[in-house]
Amino acid sequence: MNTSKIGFIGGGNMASSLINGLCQSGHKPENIWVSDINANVLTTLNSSLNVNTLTDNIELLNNVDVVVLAVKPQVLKQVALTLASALSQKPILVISIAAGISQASLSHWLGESLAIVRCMPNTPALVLTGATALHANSNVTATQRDLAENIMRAVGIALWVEQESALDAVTALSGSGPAYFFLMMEAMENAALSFGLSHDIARLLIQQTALGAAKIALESEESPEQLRFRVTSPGGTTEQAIAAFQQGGFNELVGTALTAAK
Ligand SMILES: NC(=O)C1=CN([C@@H]2O[C@H](COP(=O)(O)OP(=O)(O)OC[C@H]3O[C@@H](n4cnc5c(N)ncnc54)[C@H](OP(=O)(O)O)[C@@H]3O)[C@@H](O)[C@H]2O)C=CC1
Ligand SMILES: O=C(O)[C@@H]1CCC=N1
Repeated sequence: MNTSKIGFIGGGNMASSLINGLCQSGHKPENIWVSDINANVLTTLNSSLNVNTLTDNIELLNNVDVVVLAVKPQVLKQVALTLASALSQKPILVISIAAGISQASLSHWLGESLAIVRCMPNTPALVLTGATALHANSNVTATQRDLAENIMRAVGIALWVEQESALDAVTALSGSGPAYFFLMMEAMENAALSFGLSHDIARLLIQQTALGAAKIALESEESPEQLRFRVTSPGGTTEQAIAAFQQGGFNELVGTALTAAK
């Protein structure tokens, strides 16, 4: 069990998914610290999980062994600049989960000699099914790599990428990816309602189908294409749907969407 004291600056959607996941995986709430400017966020985290909460980001640094920067990319520069002096006194590992903010910018704002891990998690961390890619700068020690990896591995799978640029692709793929599947579920639900199925029945069937498809894809040796063929009886119903998707440019649309995210 990881006994490190972990701090989160920003306790919003992604951080709360990670914090919930860490607590479920056995990380002690008294070893988790969260600071946020939003009092409601802190109240919710404190009352539901009993983690330590505070509004002062510098005070948070004084209490922890590793800090996760979990504010929006748009405010990260401003937040990072206010942390630099305290981090020069106490140079702990910094983990940034911010999309699109480079190692170079983070080092420039926080301190060039600081150990920084950039990573891209996703919200299924909430249910211990997260997918995270990590990238370390050259100041990160082997022990710090293990620390970052253990935090992310506690809430799902974690893998290292050697090229920092891969994180942009990962962001478009698994960082944003849960939303793509939810969009698909929304669209399927709307179609099901138009067929006259009840909301409850439609939603449950879609959820179980998504879970089943993901489980088969994970457990099978076959490619998604081969698995698709197993559902698509020649001359059958699925073939009609797949043809409609393809005529609508589904594959190209997915490529365009992921490129937009990247
Ligand atoms: N959501 C996701 O699925 C994923 C998000 N990420 C990354 O995670 C980061 C956070 O995203 P997300 O959780 O969605 O965003 P949220 O807006 O939900 O969370 C950010 C939190 O930080 C708070 N905050 C703003 N300024 C400060 C400050 N100066 N000090 C402390 N807290 C502050 C915000 O308060 P307020 O709302 O009042 O501004 C908010 O509660 C982003 O950088 C994003 O790129 C990465 C992977 C997936
Ligand atoms: O939408 C975003 O910018 C963040 C990063 C990946 C998922 N959510």
